[in-house]
Amino acid sequence: MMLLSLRDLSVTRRSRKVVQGISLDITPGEFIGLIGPNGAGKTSLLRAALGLLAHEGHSSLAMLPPGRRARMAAFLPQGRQIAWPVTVERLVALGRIPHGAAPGDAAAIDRAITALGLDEMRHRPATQLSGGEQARALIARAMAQETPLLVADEPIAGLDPAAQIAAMRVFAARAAAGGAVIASLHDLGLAARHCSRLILLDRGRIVAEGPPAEVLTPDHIGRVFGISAHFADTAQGPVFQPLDLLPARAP
Ligand SMILES: Nc1ncnc2c1ncn2[C@@H]1O[C@H](COP(=O)(O)OP(=O)(O)OP(=O)(O)O)[C@@H](O)[C@H]1O
Repeated sequence: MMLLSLRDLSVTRRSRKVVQGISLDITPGEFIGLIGPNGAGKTSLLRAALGLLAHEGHSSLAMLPPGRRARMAAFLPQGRQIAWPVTVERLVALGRIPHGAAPGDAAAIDRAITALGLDEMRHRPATQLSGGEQARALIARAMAQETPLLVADEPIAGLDPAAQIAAMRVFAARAAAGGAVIASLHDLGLAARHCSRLILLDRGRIVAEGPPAEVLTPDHIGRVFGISAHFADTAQGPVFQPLDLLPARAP
C-alpha cells in the first residue's frame, strides 16, 4: 500500500523551478526525514504534495477531494502562531474535525496530549504557552487526527532537547504502528537517530535518499551543506555531529 505517491512533481515560483521533477513513494512504517539547506524546496515540496501549492506532475494526495484528503493526511505547517485563546485541550480537539463527531475522539485527544507532555497544561489558554509549548500543542493537534500520513514542516524547531527527542519518538512510534510520517528537519543528528529514511534535497532535486548512514556521507554533506561532519555508528545508535564550514571552493 502507498500512502503518498509523487511522480515528476515540479513547482515554479517567480519563474524559477524550486521543485524539479520529484518522484517519491511513502509506505506504511516509514518515518522520512526531508533534509536540505535553506531554500532547497522542502516546504514547497510538502505543500505541493498536499495540493496546497500549484504544481506540475502527479501527487496522489493532491488529487483527493478535500474531505478524503483530510482523513488521509494531517499537515503541521511551518508557521506556528496560535491565534485563538482556546484551551490546549480544545486546540487539540480541533484536529478531530475531519472525522465528524467520531466515537474515538476523546481517546485520540487524550493520547496526543499525553504523548506531547501537555497533561498539566491542557486547561490553559494555548496563547499563554511559551513558543515551544505552543509548538508541542500543535504537534498534538496533528497527532490527534490519527491520519495514516503525517506531513510536518520543521516540527521540532524551537523545542528543548527533551521535547525534540520526545517528538521524534512519537513520530517513530506512529510509523512503527503502521502509519507514516514525512518531516522536514534541520537537526541532522536527530534525523540520523530517529528516521528510517532520509531524503536529501538540494535546489529542488533529490541528491540522495536511503537509510541515514547512506545519505549523511562526507561527500553529500560537503557538497550540499558545505560543511564537514562526524558520523559514527555507536553502541548508543548513530551519532552525527556537524563540525565546520568547508573552505570555500574556487568557482
Ligand atoms: N512565496 C514565495 N514566493 C516566491 N518564491 C518563494 C516563495 N516561498 C519560497 N520561495 C522560494 O522557493 C525556494 C524554495 O523555498 P522553500 O521554502 O520551499 O525552501 P525550504 O527548503 O523549505 O527552506 P527553509 O529550510 O529555509 O525553510 C526558495 O528559493 C524561496 O526563495
